[in-house]
Amino acid sequence: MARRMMSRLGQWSSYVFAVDFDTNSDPIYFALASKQSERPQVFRNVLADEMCYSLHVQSDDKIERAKFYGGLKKKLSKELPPECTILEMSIFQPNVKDSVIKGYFLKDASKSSATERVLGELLRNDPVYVCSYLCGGEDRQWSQHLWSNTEDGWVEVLEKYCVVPAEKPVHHPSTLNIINYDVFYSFEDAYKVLQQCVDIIPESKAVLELVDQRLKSKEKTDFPVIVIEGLDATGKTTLTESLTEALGATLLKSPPQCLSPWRARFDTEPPLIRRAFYALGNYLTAGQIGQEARQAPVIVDRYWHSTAAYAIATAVGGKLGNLPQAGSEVYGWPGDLLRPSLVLMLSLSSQERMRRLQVRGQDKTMEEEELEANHLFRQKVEEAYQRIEGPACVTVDASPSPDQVLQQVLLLIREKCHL
Ligand SMILES: Nc1ncnc2c1ncn2[C@@H]1O[C@H](COP(=O)(O)OP(=O)(O)OP(=O)(O)O)[C@@H](O)[C@H]1O
Ligand SMILES: Nc1ccn([C@@H]2O[C@H](COP(=O)(O)O)[C@@H](O)[C@H]2O)c(=O)n1
Repeated sequence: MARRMMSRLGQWSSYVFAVDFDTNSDPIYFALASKQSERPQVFRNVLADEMCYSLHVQSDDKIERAKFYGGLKKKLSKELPPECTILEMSIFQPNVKDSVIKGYFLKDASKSSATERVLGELLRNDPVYVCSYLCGGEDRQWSQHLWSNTEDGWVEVLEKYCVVPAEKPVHHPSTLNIINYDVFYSFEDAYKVLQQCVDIIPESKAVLELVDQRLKSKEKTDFPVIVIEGLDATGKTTLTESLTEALGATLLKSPPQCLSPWRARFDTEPPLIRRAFYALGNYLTAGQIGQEARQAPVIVDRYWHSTAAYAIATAVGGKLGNLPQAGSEVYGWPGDLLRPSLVLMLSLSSQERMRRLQVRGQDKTMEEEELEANHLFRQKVEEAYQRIEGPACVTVDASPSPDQVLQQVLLLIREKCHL
């Protein structure tokens, strides 16, 4: 019954479907209608003679949805014929926060019955909606067919709708669910996620126990707190170590050392859970900062900027222009997290960063395509870093020699923190 209620066109009339056919272009947006539109252009240029399907998760539980969505991609990649392309799809209410339901769109060039068999199995056993798409008639119009399970094990078409073009929304759909899915703006919101994971991820209990014992930090510290941020291999470790020595400071990191035993475990989890883990890491580090900054200046290797910038850049699909505008609330600082005195972001050209990575023995075997996708991702991380406020970061040119970078940073610290 619930499925029937959800599937009615009335329920979906305010929703738009977005399919990412190509990360360098806008998604294709379409909606459902009872009658065809006069502009039935949807899919015409991107689909040849292929069968198409879509799947999306049906569950009211955020954790279950996140876990299932992550696992679904792996399952589909393993079980579907290799000629089947799996694309990301979102169903959302244009410009309405927290309205996104994630799914996948399949382009199947296999011409075999294997895909329908796999999807039928999924429909029977998992919390998913499955639809197929057909193009027919003289004017080659697309229609969507919602599948349903019958008692004797067959799949039937429950409802059929016309696929009509939809306007490009002001906000890219991937920006609508950032708050409390990818970025957490209070201790409580991040804590709640791990609390809800205790039964499915037993390690959450140990993390929560550590977090429960965290030191509480005051809003103001006696000595300055300087955070060093930047992409990997921009020189954070090199600089934080020399800076600590030069200033007689204490060096801290986020996530803190005490979370190391669980970091790799949470890195395998979907963004909702992984990001909640890193968010809690910042609160643990904040407790240590509060303690240490009573006696000496504190240098911190990565903190909130890293947590938010990486999360936003990963969540936002496609082009740099899809990032939320500067000034958006997603770039705000959590009200209950200790604010540092100064945040410096080390910036490097991608060529020099790649050179340093290669000297360190990484990224040698990356394919061109992967490098390109990485380039776009890193551009988004740097842009997000620069848009985060409260405090905003100051960009430092990290290309000179280690000693020149240190001298440049010492000058900045003296100027901004009067050290
Ligand atoms: N100013 C510099 N000029 C040239 N090489 C540098 C400079 N700073 C650091 N390096 C070298 O670049 C590599 C990366 O530096 P480092 O490990 O300090 O970066 P990182 O930002 O801490 O990296 P990650 O985040 O991946 O741990 C190292 O091999 C280091 O010796
Ligand atoms: N405060 C932090 C620190 C790190 N992260 C996440 O970890 C990754 C980078 O860490 P490295 O140790 O490899 O430099 C990156 O994916 C960040 O998402 C974080 O979220 N918050």
